[in-house]
Amino acid sequence: MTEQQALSEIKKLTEQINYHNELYYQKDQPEISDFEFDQLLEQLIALENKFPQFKFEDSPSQRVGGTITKNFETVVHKYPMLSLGNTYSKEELIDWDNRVKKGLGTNEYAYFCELKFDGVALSLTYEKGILKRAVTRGDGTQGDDITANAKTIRSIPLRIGTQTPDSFEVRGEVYFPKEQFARINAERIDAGEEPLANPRNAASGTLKMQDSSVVAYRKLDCYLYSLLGESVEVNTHSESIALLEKWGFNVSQTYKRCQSIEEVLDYIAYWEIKRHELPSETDGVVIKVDSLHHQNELGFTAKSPRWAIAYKYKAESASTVLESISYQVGRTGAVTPVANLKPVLLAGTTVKRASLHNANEIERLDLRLGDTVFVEKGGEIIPKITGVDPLVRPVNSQPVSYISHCPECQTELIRKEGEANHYCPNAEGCPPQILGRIEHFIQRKAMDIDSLGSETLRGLLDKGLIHDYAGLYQLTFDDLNGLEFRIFSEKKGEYSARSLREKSASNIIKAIEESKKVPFERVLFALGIRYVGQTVAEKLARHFKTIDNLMNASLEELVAVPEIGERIAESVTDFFSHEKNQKLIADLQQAGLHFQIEETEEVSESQKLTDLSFVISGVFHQFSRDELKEKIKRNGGKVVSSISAKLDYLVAGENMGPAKLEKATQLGIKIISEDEFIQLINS
Ligand SMILES: NC(=O)c1ccc[n+]([C@@H]2O[C@H](COP(=O)([O-])OP(=O)(O)OC[C@H]3O[C@@H](n4cnc5c(N)ncnc54)[C@H](O)[C@@H]3O)[C@@H](O)[C@H]2O)c1
Ligand SMILES: [Zn+2]
Repeated sequence: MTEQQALSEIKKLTEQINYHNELYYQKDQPEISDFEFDQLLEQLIALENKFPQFKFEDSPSQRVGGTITKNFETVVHKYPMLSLGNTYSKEELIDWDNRVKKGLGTNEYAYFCELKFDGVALSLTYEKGILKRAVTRGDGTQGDDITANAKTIRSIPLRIGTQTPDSFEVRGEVYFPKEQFARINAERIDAGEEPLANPRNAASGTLKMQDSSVVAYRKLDCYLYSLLGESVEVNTHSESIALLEKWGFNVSQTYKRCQSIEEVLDYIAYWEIKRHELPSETDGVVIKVDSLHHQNELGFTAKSPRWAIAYKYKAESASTVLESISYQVGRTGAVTPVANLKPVLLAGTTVKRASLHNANEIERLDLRLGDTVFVEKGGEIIPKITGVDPLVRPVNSQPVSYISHCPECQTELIRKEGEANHYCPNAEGCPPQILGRIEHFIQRKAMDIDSLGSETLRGLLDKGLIHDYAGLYQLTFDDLNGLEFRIFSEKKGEYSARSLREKSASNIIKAIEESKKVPFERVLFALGIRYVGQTVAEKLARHFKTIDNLMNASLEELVAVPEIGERIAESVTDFFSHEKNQKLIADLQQAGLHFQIEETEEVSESQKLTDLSFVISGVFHQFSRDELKEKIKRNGGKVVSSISAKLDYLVAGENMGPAKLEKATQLGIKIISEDEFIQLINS
C-alpha cells in the first residue's frame, strides 16, 4: 500500500466510524452490528500503526465515541470515563495476558472477571452518604447531569445507611431489564407505535429523556462495578466490590476472582450460555487486573485502561432458508410482514419465524423466496434477518413484491407519506381490526374483562351478537349461555367446537358489570386511539379531566400538554372527529362507564398497617408490585424505597437482589413473604 492509498483509506474509515458513532451515541439508532463496527475500528488502528504519520490527534481510535447533549447541564468528570479495549478472540486475550505479565514483570497477579452488561455507563457521586449527582459518560471528559432520571432507578440508593467516606464515586451500567423491555414493546405495539430497537440503545435514549415520570415508568435498573475516591481505602478491585455490596449497591452476583488466564477462559465459556438466563443483556466479559497497585503500574492509553479488556461474544447467528412471507394485520390496520423460515436452532431455541418490520426492510435486504438468510437473536424476542447469502441464491429468483391488498379483507392498502408501514384503511369491516380493537379494550390493563377469551369473542362476532366494544354492555346471560365457538389446537393443527357453560357465562357478565368501575384514564386507554398507550392516556385524562374537554380540545391545546407531540395530538383529534367513534363513546357513557377523573378520596380498607413502613422487592405472584403498594397504602401503611434501620418490614418476592437481603438481615429488619403479608392484613 502506498502512502497515498493509506491516507485515503484512513480518511475513509475515519468518516465511516464517525458516522456510525453519531448514529449509535447521539441518535441511539445504529445501522450496523457492534461486530461490524469493531472491525472498522480495528482496520483503522492497524493502518494507523503501520502509518503513524497519518494518525490524527482526534482520530476515533484516540477518544471515547460519545458526546454531551444540549438538554442537560454539563459536568466535568473528576476521573475520566474511558472506553475498554476489546477483542473477539481467545488468542488475542492470551496475548493481552502476556502483555500484562511483561508490564508487571511478575507472574504474581490475579484477575477479576465480570460480565459486560450491555447498557450505558453512569457515574454516581455521593457526599456524606447522600447521592448528589448522576452523570453520563458523555465524551469521556464531561457528561450530562441526569440526576433526576437516575433517581427513578429504584436500586440506586439515595442515601447510604452505614458509615462511608465523605465523598466517593460509584460507576455502573444502567440497563433495560429484558422483562421490562418486552413489556414496554408490547405496549408500544398495542398502541400502534414502532417498538424500541434494542435494550441498550433504548436504555441510553431513556436516560436522556426530559420527563422523569416516563423514565420511571420504564423501570430501568443498574449494576454497579466500580468505586473511586481519595479516601476510599482499598487495595484491590475485589475489596471495592465488597464495599459496594456492604453499602447496599446492586452488584451483579456473577463476578469471579481468577488466579490465571485459564480460569478466565473457563469463566468466559461458562457464561457464554448461562448469560441468557440473566435479567439483563450482556455482550461479553470484562477482565480486570485485581490489584490497584498493579493497575497503576500498567496505566492507560488515550482511550482505555491497559489493565482491563473486554472479551466480546459474537452475536449468535444461524443460516436457514426463507420459505415464505406472511402478512399480519393489527388492530390499527398496520400490516407487518413476517418471514417463515425453515426451522433452525439458535441460542438454544428453534426459530421458525423472523420479524421483517416493513416493506423498506425487505427491500433493504433484497429478499427473495428460497434465499438462504442469516438470522440473529438480539435484544428482541423474535429474531431478525441480518443478511442474505448471495452465493447460494436460487437462479431466476425475483425480489419479493409487497402485497397491494389486505390479506384479510382484500381492501387496497395505503401507505402514508413518511410512514414505514402499509395500512388497511377498512377499519369498520376488516375482521382482525374489529377483533383486535375489542381484545385491546378487554385486556387486563384496560377494562379487565379478560375472562372473555379470544375464541368466545370470535364466536360473539360470528353470530352477530356484537359489532364493537360498546356492544359488550348490551350482552345478556342468555346471549352467552351455550354460545358456540371454535377452539384451535396448536398440537393437532385443527379447530374443534365448544360451547360456553353457565358458570363461564355468568363470570363474563360479572366482569363486564365490574368493568364499569374502571377509572377514566383506563377507559381512555381502552378506546384504542392510535399512539395513546397507558402513559399517554393517564396524562391526557389528568390534564383534561373529562371526555368532553378532551373531545373539544384543539390541536394546539393538545400539543401544549407536556410530552404530547403532534403525532399523538393529530391521532386524538382524528379519532374524535369520526361520527362512528362519537357514537361509540355515547353508547359507553349510556352504559355507565367513567368518562371523567374521580376526585380521589383514597380508598381505605383498614388501619392495620398504620405507622408501619415497607420496602418491597422482587417478583410477586398474587399482586403486581403496584397492587402491593396500593394494598399497603389502603391499609394505612407507608411504602419507602430504601432499607434503613427505621424500616419495619421488607416484603420479599422472588429474585430479589442479594444485596438488599443482606442489608436487611444486617439491620435486623423483619423479612416477610407475600403470603405472610396477606396474613398481616387479614389477621
Ligand atoms: N453498531 C455501531 O454502529 C456502533 C457504533 C459505535 C460503537 N459501537 C459499540 O459500542 C462499543 C464501544 O463503546 P465503548 O467505547 O463504550 O466501549 P465498550 O462499551 O465496549 O466498553 C466500555 C463500557 O463497558 C461498560 N461496562 C459494562 N460492564 C462493565 C463492567 N463490568 N466493568 C466495566 N465496564 C463495563 C461500561 O459502560 C463502559 O463504559 C463497542 O462495543 C462498539 O461495537 C457500535
Ligand atoms: Zn383489511
